[in-house]
Amino acid sequence: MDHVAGTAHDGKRAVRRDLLAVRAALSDDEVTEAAAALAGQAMGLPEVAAARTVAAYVSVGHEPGTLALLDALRERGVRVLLPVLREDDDLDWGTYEGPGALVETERAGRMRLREPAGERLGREAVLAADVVLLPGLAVDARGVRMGRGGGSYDRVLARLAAAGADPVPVVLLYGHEVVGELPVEPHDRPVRVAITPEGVHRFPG
Ligand SMILES: Nc1nc2c(c(=O)[nH]1)N(C=O)[C@@H](CNc1ccc(C(=O)N[C@@H](CCC(=O)O)C(=O)O)cc1)CN2
Ligand SMILES: Nc1ncnc2c1ncn2[C@@H]1O[C@H](COP(=O)(O)OP(=O)(O)OP(=O)(O)O)[C@@H](O)[C@H]1O
Repeated sequence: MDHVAGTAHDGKRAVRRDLLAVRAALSDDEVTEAAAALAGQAMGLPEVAAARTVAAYVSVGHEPGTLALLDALRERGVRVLLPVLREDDDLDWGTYEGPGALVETERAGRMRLREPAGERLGREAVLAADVVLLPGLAVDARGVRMGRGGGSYDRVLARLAAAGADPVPVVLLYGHEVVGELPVEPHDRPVRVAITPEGVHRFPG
């Protein structure tokens, strides 16, 4: 990564663009195979195996696929929470009731998301999670995570900390997205684990 010069905010934009270009170039087969491997790695994580409630999300496009993982969790009797993006970029939550209970949503200038169709549980629902699975574009050796820039998960992590909740934050990535050093801003909060199709990385945070 040679984009860490300049302000952290400008640095992030350049890194994001490069990372998204690599994802865009993945083949459909690569995306499908990675999703199956990711589900296996995630289900093998002790914190996930012990969890009763997991906050997750529905992958879209070339994100590391989560649908196989969502169904595996649900089959094991885990309560799975899914985010619903609010107008202010904060996150509300609903329960995963299976692939048939997801709706595709679209907001101006934003990628299409798949969100739970049922009851909204409120922003605080995430406080019940034992593990929070986060989307991201990269993570560095300190556990500093880069997202798409909405700041939604920065707010979730801040909310958890403010409430004294201590679920394990786990980012789901492709292997090449675990990097040496990312630009960091004061509101960024580190994750403790990254899962890729190839394996698990643990960070000091
Ligand atoms: N699958 C999935 N669900 C998710 C997220 C995610 O990253 N992936 N989120 C993660 O927070 C939340 C939604 N936040 C989002 C933030 C930005 C964009 C988005 O479309 N960003 C544009 C760039 C927009 C800009 O530059 O202003 C893009 O990525 O092309 C979408 C969702 C909750 N649900
Ligand atoms: N705790 C917070 N409360 C309110 N707004 C916040 C908070 N943390 C971050 N933000 C806002 O979110 C914006 C985007 O942050 P950043 O670029 O770090 O997003 P990101 O971590 O890449 O995205 P995401 O968390 O959605 O994956 C910040 O510029 C800031 O305005």
